[in-house]
Amino acid sequence: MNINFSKLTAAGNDFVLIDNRESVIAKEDCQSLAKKLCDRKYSIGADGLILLEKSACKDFKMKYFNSDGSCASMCGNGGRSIAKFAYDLGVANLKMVFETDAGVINAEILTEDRVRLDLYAPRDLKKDIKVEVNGKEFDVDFINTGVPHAVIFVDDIEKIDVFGYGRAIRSHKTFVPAGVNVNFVKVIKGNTLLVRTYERGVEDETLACGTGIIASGIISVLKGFAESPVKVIARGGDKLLVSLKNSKDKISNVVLEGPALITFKGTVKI
Ligand SMILES: N[C@@H](CCC[C@H](N)C(=O)O)C(=O)O
Repeated sequence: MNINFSKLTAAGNDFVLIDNRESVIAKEDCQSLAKKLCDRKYSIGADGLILLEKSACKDFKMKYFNSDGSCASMCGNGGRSIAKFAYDLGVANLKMVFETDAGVINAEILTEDRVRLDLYAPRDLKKDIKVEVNGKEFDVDFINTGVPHAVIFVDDIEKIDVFGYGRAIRSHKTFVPAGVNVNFVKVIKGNTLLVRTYERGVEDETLACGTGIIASGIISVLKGFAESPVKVIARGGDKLLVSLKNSKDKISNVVLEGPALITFKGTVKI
């Protein structure tokens, strides 16, 4: 069967998007299809597969699969991408509301290449967890911004071994069985963060991770390292904005703003 897809990039985190409102892709085939289509050597290539599905009460529902086939409840860069994809398809207006497995999101297409997401509240905040990997102790903060994230502040963001330490922390006994995405953060002048993320499910550093950037923004505000709105520069150089309200570690009104672009469209045999 031939199926239409769009390829999108959101700050260098890239995705294959498919309109699955008619359930052309069966539930049981999604994980193997994600693995197949995300392969950069034998297929389209991407960090994840995103399906736009019917919703009973909102404009649509987003289903997310990592490039290794694992399912995730949410993706921040994917959320901006599906908003752009839905608008391009004519499924939604400039302002829209959609479901994810993590919660309901309000989205707005701000310009040709910029999208804003208004998110649900994060959960499971745990500060200052000591984690030892490869003979080095890290001070880790944990928060679930739709998916689980570890946030670690570092001095030398260029030198840190994101792959080595990220991979070890991702599967550390503290975070079993689900694992975590691991964000290394450097606070620089101008209320700005540099963030590098080891992504669970891609099992490598990606050029940006939206939910990781939100987690890094929230923890930076909670620790007094930055003020909302926080500017973030992703690994690929793209600029994002995270804003939130904080009252005694109770976080609300979380917003992520950043780029999302359709890079090409095509047809693939599945
Ligand atoms: N790239 C995403 C996060 C996707 C899910 C993540 N890899 C997980 O399995 O938790 C983002 O932009 O948020």
